[in-house]
Amino acid sequence: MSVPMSRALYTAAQVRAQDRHAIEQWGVPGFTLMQRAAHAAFGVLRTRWPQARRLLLLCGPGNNGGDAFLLGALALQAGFEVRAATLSDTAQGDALLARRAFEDAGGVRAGAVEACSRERFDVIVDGLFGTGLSRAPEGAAAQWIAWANASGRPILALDVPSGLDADTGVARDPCVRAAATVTFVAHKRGLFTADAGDCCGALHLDRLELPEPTSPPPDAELLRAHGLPPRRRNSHKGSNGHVLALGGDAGTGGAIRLCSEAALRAGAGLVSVATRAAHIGALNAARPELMAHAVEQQADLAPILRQASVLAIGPGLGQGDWGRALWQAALDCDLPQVVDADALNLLAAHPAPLPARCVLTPHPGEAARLLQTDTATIQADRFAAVRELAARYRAVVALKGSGSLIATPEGRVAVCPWGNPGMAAGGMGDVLTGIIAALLAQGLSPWDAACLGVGLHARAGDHAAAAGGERGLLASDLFLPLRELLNADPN
Ligand SMILES: NC(=O)C1=CN([C@@H]2O[C@H](COP(=O)(O)OP(=O)(O)OC[C@H]3O[C@@H](n4cnc5c(N)ncnc54)[C@H](O)[C@@H]3O)[C@@H](O)[C@H]2O)[C@@H](O)CC1
Ligand SMILES: [K+]
Repeated sequence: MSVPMSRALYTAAQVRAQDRHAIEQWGVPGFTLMQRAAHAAFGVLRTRWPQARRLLLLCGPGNNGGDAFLLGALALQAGFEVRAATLSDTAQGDALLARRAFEDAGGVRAGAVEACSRERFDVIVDGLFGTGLSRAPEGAAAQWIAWANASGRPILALDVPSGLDADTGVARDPCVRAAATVTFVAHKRGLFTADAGDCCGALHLDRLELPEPTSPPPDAELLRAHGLPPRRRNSHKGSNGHVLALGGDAGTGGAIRLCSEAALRAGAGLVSVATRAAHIGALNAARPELMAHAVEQQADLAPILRQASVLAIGPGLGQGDWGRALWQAALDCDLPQVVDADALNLLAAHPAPLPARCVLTPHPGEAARLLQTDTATIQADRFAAVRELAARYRAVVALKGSGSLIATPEGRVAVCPWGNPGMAAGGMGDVLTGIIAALLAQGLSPWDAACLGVGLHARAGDHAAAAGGERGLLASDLFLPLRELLNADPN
């Protein structure tokens, strides 16, 4: 896998290995790296808060605290007022040198934030814990984090917001909620999924002048923002695939409508819908470009299946006899398909080999059912969960949620850095299913269709939210920005 550095994501252990490599193989002293980290972070602080003059440093016992002390020394030299709250006096090695550099620059240490809190600070610098976090912050560290979060002052986190697990993106309780995070050497994968979006604020990467590592390969990669290249002028509707969307049991006709309309908006040449007879009139009236077929029994489906090149199955499918019959027909045919919602629940209840070229799109609850576990276990390590799903079901899997992840059975993982909480609303998943199906129908591989589809869906959600806010965002609001993003310059 060749991934440009800024998109490469690493585990904390991999980043530590890069630090060690720089120190041992390239002879860059650890203290020099710490100085570079402090310079980078101070630069971000000055750019973001040009009026700031008074800083409070929260300094932990390790090198993350060392970064904060050196930032404090730089700030003192630049005429700032700086106080440092230190968690313990047990600093060693580079962290101890950093603390001495801070004191030599005239820095004042304060024992407790309570003492400091009577003063006004412009920015709080979080140097409590970085990649060395080993458990939930407790005692004084926990109190300081809670105090800093409630202080109303902006927090600049060094490397990782203290309390956030750099591997999983899970926030321990408590966890710093930063306005900005400057991360060093390489992106840690946990800065992009699960709770990270609530804790990191604006994310900056500084490589500390280290060259791009050539090995080991990154653990995961960030999605790229792109659309599809222009179509050949000499195209016709048959060149762009035929999606068949299956679902919409009694009472859930809206789900299959959203899915099938999304497939049209994502460029499928033709889109058919196989649904309950009761929904046909409404579908035809609302979106005449769809070819809506009433399917009440499995025999109705065979001629429609023969026309399709890709299936989108699950939205509103239900798990009754009707839904089960459609799901069985989908399993029996050899078409590429996007499997979502109740089709995933049926798969979880009755595991079966999937046709080749499938994409599964579970949310954490569906993922838990597919892996016979609970949602908390999925969310505790989303990277492990998506890899396990893809390996077990031999399919590309998109695990939805804040920081959606896409995995292949071989363990390749991509992370979506876009999306917003306005998208935590009914119908959004149905739209994603339709988009990915349309991309499969236009000839993309399951991996490419899932990556592009998840990225387009999240970016369309961000565009729609930027236009009118997150609350009240509708799944159908994504259609217009989706179309623009899909047709934007692919580079
Ligand atoms: N040479 C290097 O390795 C570099 C490291 N850098 C910084 O160093 C950090 C990693 O430093 P360390 O490995 O020293 O680790 P940290 O500074 O992240 O923290 C480790 C220390 O915190 C303690 N600790 C962990 N969790 C705790 C908890 N919940 N409550 C109380 N104590 C806890 C550990 O026992 C250990 O003493 C990076 O995140 C980065 O900020 C940067 O200076 C760049 C260069
Ligand atoms: K930190």
